[in-house]
Amino acid sequence: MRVILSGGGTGGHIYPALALAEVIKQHDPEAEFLYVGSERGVEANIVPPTGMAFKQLKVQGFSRSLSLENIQTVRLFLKAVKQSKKIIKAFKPDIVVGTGGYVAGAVVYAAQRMAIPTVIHEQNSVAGVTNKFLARGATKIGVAFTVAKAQFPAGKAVLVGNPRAQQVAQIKSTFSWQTLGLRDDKPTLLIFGGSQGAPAINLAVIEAMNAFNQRAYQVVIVTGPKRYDNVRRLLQEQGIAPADNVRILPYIDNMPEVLAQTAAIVSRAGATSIAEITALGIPSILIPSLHVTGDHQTKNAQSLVDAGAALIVPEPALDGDTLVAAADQLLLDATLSDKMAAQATKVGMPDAGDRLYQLLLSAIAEKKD
Ligand SMILES: CC(=O)N[C@H]1[C@@H](OP(=O)(O)OP(=O)(O)OC[C@H]2O[C@@H](n3ccc(=O)[nH]c3=O)[C@H](O)[C@@H]2O)O[C@H](CO)[C@@H](O)[C@@H]1O
Repeated sequence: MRVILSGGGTGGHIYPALALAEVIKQHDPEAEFLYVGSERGVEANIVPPTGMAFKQLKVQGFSRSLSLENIQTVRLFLKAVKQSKKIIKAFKPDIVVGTGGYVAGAVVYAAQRMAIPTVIHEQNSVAGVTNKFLARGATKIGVAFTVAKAQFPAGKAVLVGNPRAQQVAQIKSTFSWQTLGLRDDKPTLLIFGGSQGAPAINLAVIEAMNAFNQRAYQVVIVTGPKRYDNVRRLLQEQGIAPADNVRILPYIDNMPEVLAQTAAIVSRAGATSIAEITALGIPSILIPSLHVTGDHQTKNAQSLVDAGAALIVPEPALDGDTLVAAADQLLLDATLSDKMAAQATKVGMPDAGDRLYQLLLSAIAEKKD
């Protein structure tokens, strides 16, 4: 199978595409891949280290206020579609898969114009702009939340979950916290704000640092690559240093390995993070971002809360005290965390990659008919 994958901008769109590639390779070791990403997105850091062929297009999102910028956006989009057509012609894919982000808009649209089968994957409970635009021309649509189905043309959307869930569930982790100078015999709380980090979570972490320093459990805080220096500086200004049980990192490259050894999570409610949390049955406290389309993070998180699999702390209620209280609940109340873990496992879809792969096969077969 020859597959073009496209998804960009943030980790939540990119990791599912890479996880799908892994599953395809398990079924079809001869499969060949080309990843088409944007110039600006973090895919430029994430995809090349995997060894997958990678091409970049220049695209940008629509701005709500500056109309001149939007003319440029359309110009770039049309140019990216033209470039995509050339890329598709040269690579001759059996299928083109879009996992969200502006770049996927151009690549998948080009494939649709060329009558190549296309599958789009919607990670969130509220469909993103790009996927809504591509839905009419898509051969099949894979969704990770049942509620998303109704937002797409009737009969096209299938519940498959998020392929990243299968990747994290399958991994045989050999990760040791000792690589970070921590211990493996203590439970570890992982705090991160999605793939980019979240200023609100980072500020609460700084307020909570003195309390975390005194806890019997370990705390690993991921600030986001662009926010690390600022967190370090603010801590230094306040004369607070992390104790032996606390580590602060800009980013974790090997998240599937690390998650397998994580006792509890505090994070944003990005869809891919949620898929990982539920695939592994990790108790979590979710702090949905208020700055996303259709408030989709709150909706993503709500499905877990409804199942008793996670708790929400709304961002306006987040500070050092509420963060420590939440962390203590997860790490010190074994009855609660065991129940959350069990419920999270029930919601998880660790076969999501296989399901999406089957959807690809049916899209290819449908186009041949
Ligand atoms: C602000 C914003 O627009 N966020 C969106 C974005 O989030 P974002 O890109 O943050 O995506 P998610 O939270 O869904 O996923 C983050 C991914 O990055 C990985 N990770 C994170 C930190 C780290 O140090 N290392 C690492 O590898 C996680 O394991 C996970 O695989 O895409 C998601 C999926 O469409 C959406 O649900 C989010 O609303």
